[in-house]
Amino acid sequence: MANLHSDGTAVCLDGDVLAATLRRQMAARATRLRAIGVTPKLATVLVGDNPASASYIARKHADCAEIGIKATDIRLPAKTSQAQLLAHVAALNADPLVHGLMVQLPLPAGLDDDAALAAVDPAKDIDGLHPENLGRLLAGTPGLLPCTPHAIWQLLRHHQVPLKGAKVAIIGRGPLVGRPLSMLLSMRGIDASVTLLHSASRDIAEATRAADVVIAALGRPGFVTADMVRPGAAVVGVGITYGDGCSMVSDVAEDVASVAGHVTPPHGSVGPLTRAALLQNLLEIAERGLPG
Ligand SMILES: Nc1nc2c(c(=O)[nH]1)N[C@@H](CN(C=O)c1ccc(C(=O)N[C@@H](CCC(=O)O)C(=O)O)cc1)CN2
Repeated sequence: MANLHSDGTAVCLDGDVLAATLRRQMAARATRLRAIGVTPKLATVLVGDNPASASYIARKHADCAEIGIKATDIRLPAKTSQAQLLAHVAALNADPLVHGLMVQLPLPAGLDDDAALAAVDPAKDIDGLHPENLGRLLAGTPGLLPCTPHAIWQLLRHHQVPLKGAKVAIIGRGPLVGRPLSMLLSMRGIDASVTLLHSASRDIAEATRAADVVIAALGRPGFVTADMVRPGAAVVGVGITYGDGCSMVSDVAEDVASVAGHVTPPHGSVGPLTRAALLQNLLEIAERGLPG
């Protein structure tokens, strides 16, 4: 998969530009919906004051404003009980004007992430993380796709990184990214051959060196280094960690760009596309039942 620039540096897997294109496409879909009297509406629930979560929520609402999606931003104090949180989710499930909702993770200590995901009506589950939607992914039947895995697939497809029969090494088996991504990329039609690596895997570097595509979703700054990458491979950094000041550090070290064929920048890649995938799910729900 040699796809280097002529100067030997990797092609940038820029998600910012693709996300802007997807937002323009979604704005056209939202306009069509409003023209027939359907105002697409998102609801987000944020518990506590985690600054990174607050920043992601703010970005999701800014995307909605740009696209023409109505949005309601529910903020609950960190001391909210599980029962109170589930009552808010139940009210949004029952609200006929809300097409899709999501509870921002991680929840503060004492609240159960899995219970919150399972409380969302699967038909309004824009995160694609309800057990019913994850089960559909496992079964290979159509459903709402989890956002970060969908984002990574769209990023690779847009940059024409071949996946059919390709060896893909995913590092990290978390429920938001690694595990569902392994299911998605190995699905019939995408047909990648996936190795899922995690903290108990014996020789991670050996597996990544054998891979055509390496996806790092573990949240360890600079974990994937140049010596772990086959020349010409595509490398996607999902995890970002906040370093000194406001800097963001990717799971992929800078020296990887000198070896890889394609590589993501430290930010402006999977994150913006994750937000786009969330709103793609929302519009899909709002369009359900419409003719053609
Ligand atoms: N309910 C969910 N919670 C969380 C999810 C999720 O998919 N559903 N994923 C992550 C956070 N996340 C989405 O919610 C998310 C992370 C990052 C970004 C993003 O835009 N990142 C930007 C940088 C943003 C910054 O400056 O801080 C980038 O990568 O360039 C969007 C969404 C955990 N929780």
